[in-house]
Amino acid sequence: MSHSTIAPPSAAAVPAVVNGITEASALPTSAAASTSDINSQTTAVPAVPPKRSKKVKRLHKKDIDDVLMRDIIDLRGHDHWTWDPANPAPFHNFEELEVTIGSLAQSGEGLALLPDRGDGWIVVVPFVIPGEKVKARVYRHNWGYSYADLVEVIEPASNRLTQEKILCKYFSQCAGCQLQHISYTDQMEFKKQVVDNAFKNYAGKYYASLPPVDPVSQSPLHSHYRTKITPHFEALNPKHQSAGVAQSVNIGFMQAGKRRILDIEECPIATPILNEGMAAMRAKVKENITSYKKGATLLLRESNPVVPGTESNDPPSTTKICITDHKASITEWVGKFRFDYPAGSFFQNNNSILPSLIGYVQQQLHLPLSPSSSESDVATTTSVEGDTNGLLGSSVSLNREIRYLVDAYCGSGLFGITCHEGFKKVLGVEISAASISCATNNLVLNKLSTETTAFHLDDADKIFAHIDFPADETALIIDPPRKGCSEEFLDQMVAFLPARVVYVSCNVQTQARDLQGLLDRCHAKGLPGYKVEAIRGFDLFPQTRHVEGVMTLTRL
Ligand SMILES: C[S@@+](CC[C@H](N)C(=O)[O-])C[C@H]1O[C@@H](n2cnc3c(N)ncnc32)[C@H](O)[C@@H]1O
Repeated sequence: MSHSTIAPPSAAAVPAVVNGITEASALPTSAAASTSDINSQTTAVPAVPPKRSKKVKRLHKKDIDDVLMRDIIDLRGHDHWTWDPANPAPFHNFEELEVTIGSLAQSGEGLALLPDRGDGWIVVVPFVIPGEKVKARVYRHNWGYSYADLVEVIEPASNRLTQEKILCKYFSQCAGCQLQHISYTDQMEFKKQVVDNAFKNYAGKYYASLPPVDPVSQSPLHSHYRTKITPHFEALNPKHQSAGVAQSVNIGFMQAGKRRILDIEECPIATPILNEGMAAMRAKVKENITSYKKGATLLLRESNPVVPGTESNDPPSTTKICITDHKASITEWVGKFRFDYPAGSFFQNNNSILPSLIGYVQQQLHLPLSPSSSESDVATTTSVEGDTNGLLGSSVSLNREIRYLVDAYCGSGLFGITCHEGFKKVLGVEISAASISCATNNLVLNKLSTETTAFHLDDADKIFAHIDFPADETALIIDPPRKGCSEEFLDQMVAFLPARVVYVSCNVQTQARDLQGLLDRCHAKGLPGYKVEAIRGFDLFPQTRHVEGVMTLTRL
C-alpha cells in the first residue's frame, strides 16, 4: 500500500460521520482508498520511533469529526501527535481491548485513552459511561483514534440503568438512540455539558464573558414523543431471488456503526399512533417486497385533524392518525394554534415540549432592552417550564421598545404565529415555497391578520433587503438548519443590528460559531456588539444525544 495517501487529521481527510456511519463518498478518492487500506492493516504497536510530528490545525467547524477531535484533545490534554505513517493504527484487525472510559464525547460516545498505544491512542466506544471498564472491538481507524463496538461492560458504572429499565430492546444495536442506558436526569446533565462545550469550543474568546448555561428544559414526554419517523428497507437481492434462496427483509433503522438496516417492529420514542402505522406499513412492504427494485425510506407522521361530531349537534374534535404520503397535509396543534403543513416538510418532531419552548422564546423576545427599563416596560409572560395554558392562551403585554418581529427560516410559521402577540408587525422569511404557502394558510387558519403578519418566500440571506422595521424596535428569531447561518446572513444582520435576537438551533456547535462570527463582525466595525443574556438547551430529543439550543442576545 502507498502510505503517502494516508492523510493527517484535516477536515478534508476526516470522513463525515452520519448516524455513526462513515460516508466514504464524503472523502476525496485517494483518502477513501487509504481508509480501506487502514482497515485492512494488521500491524501491531509501532516498534520504531515516531517519524513525524503534527499539530492539529483548526479544523472545519461544521464537521462532526471536528467536534469529536476537540473532545479527544480534551481527554489527551494536548493536541500534538507523533505519528508513524507506516503503522497508522496500533491494532490488529478487529482486536478486542479492555479499556476504561475517560469521558463522554458530544456525540454521546465514550472515549478511552490508551497511553501505551501509538502516541496515546483514543478508542471511541458507544453506549458507555465514564469510569466504566469495558471490552471493545476496534473496527475502523482514523488519525489518532479508532472506532470500536461495545462487546461487554466489565465493570458497570453505578448510574448505569439495569436492562429492564431500558426502553427499547434494540438499544445498543440501533443507531437512533445513544443515551437510554442513563437516567433522564443524567441525560439532562450531559446535554447541558454539550451546550457548554459547544460554546467553549466554538465561540472563541467570547466564551469567557458568556453567562453560565442554564439547566436544560425537560421534555414532558421521555418516550413516545416523536411525531415523525423514517424507517428504511432494502430490496431483495435479485441473484438470490432467481436462485430461489430464501431472504428476509429488514425494515427499521440503521444499525449502530454499520451500514446495515436493523429490523425493528416498534420504536419506543415514536408516538403510539406511529407504532401502529409502522406495524401496518411493515406488513404492506413485506407483502409487496418482490415488486421493489430498490430499497426506500418510509415516512410516518402523526396528524391530528379535526373531525366533525358524530351527531349533528356534537362539537368537532381532533383525532390522531398516521400519515405516510409525503404530499398529504398534516395538522398539528401547539396550544391554541393550528398548523397545517405537508408531511414531507420540516416541523419540530416533539410536540410535547413545544409549549414550553415557545413560552421561553416569547419571554426572551420581550426581555427589557436595557437594565434601566422600568417594571412597566417589562413584558408579562408565562414561566419557562410548560405552563401550556398560560402561555398559549394568554396575551403578552409588550415591552415598550420591541414592536416588530422578524422570523428568519420560518418554516410553516411556528414562531411567527405563536409569538405574534404584542408585536405591531411580524414578518417571516423562508426558502421553501411549500412551507411559505403553509405559513400563509396557517395565518388564515388561526384568524391572524395578514396586514400585521406576513410570510415571504426568500433566501434568509436577503431578509433585511425588504424590511423597513426600525432596528431599535425589532426582535429577530433565527432558526436555521443544522449548518447554521451563512456569512451573508451574518453580514446583513450586522448591517441591520436588530435590538434583540433569539437564536434557536438544533446544532449548538454552529450556533456558537455564528455567535463568534456575529461578534467578530461587530467588533471589526467598531460596534459595541451584543450581550448574551441567556443560553439554554431544550430537550426536543430525549434518549438521543441531540439538544436544541436557545440563545438570547441584546444589542449594546
Ligand atoms: C430548522 S427549520 C425551522 C423552521 C421553523 N422555524 C420551525 O420551527 O418550524 C429551518 C428552516 O429553514 C429553511 N431554510 C433553509 N435554508 C434557508 C435559507 N437560506 N433561507 C430561508 N430559509 C431557509 C428550511 O426550509 C427550514 O424550513
